[in-house]
Amino acid sequence: MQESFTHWRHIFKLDPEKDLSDDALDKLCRSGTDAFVIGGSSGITYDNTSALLERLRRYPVVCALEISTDEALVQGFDWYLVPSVLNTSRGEWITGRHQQVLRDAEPYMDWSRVAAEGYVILNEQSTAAGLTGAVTPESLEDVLAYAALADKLFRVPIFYVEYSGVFGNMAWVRQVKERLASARLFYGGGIDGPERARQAAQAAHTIVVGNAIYQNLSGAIATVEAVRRVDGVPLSACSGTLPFSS
Ligand SMILES: CC(C)=CCC/C(C)=C/CC/C(C)=C/CC/C(C)=C/CC/C(C)=C/CC/C(C)=C/CC/C(C)=C/COP(=O)(O)OP(=O)(O)O
Ligand SMILES: O=P(O)(O)OC[C@@H](O)CO
Ligand SMILES: [Mg+2]
Repeated sequence: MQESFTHWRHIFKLDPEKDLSDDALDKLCRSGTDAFVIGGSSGITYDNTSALLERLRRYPVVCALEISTDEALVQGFDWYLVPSVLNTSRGEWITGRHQQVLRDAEPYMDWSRVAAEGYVILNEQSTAAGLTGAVTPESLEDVLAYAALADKLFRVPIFYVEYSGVFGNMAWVRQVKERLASARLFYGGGIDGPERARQAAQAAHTIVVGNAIYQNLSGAIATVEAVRRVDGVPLSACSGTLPFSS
């Protein structure tokens, strides 16, 4: 288990709107992943978010909230990840909603547990693209320019290449990583088993597995070991979420 997002290699992203049995959650929490992120682009409420956090808190796992709505600002997470969509012209998704939340919340916040994510959404069919009006870049050069904007100009700690729902172009992802100076590259989209996890883990700093949890649980769980193999670290040697008794 890696406490800080600067060391996460593998993340499970849980959607609080979707059903997840206790048995499935138990397997995920014992998988050895580095962290759980609760998030989604629709159907996120205070109640479903806090209920899922409560279930996760039965395990010694790192939990982050990826904020997508001001209605679900639940306290008690280890980390708060704040997305800002770079490839939209709709200001509300870049800084607008954020500024509105900060008008009330800022005096009470612990900024040491908050990290900004510069998002580039590359699947134009995704709910997130539709919601935010993201315009999908057509060339690698366009994506690299967004990466430079996030990393070198705004100096956000996380640059997120988001293909939510489809497996992306790993050659692009690899080249983005090579150009980043200090931001950590999160990649998410279409990782449904060990082979894609291996490819994505070679290309990005951190890989995010979402939909596979609900569509192919055993494939999703196998992505953790695939990442450890890329790193040459056997799962049994990880200080992950494994070493606790049932
Ligand atoms: C009380 C308390 C706990 C206070 C601290 C909270 C805190 C740290 C506040 C910080 C203030 C702040 C700046 C808040 C942000 C406010 C906000 C609502 C911002 C908007 C964020 C945003 C751009 C949302 C758009 C949707 C989006 C990009 C979500 C990211 C996650 C994502 C893309 C998930 C994928 O969704 P999914 O449904 O799985 O996939 P599909 O699209 O394929 O369906
Ligand atoms: O759901 P998938 O396609 O795995 O994508 C993961 C994550 O990047 C979604 O925000
Ligand atoms: Mg999802």
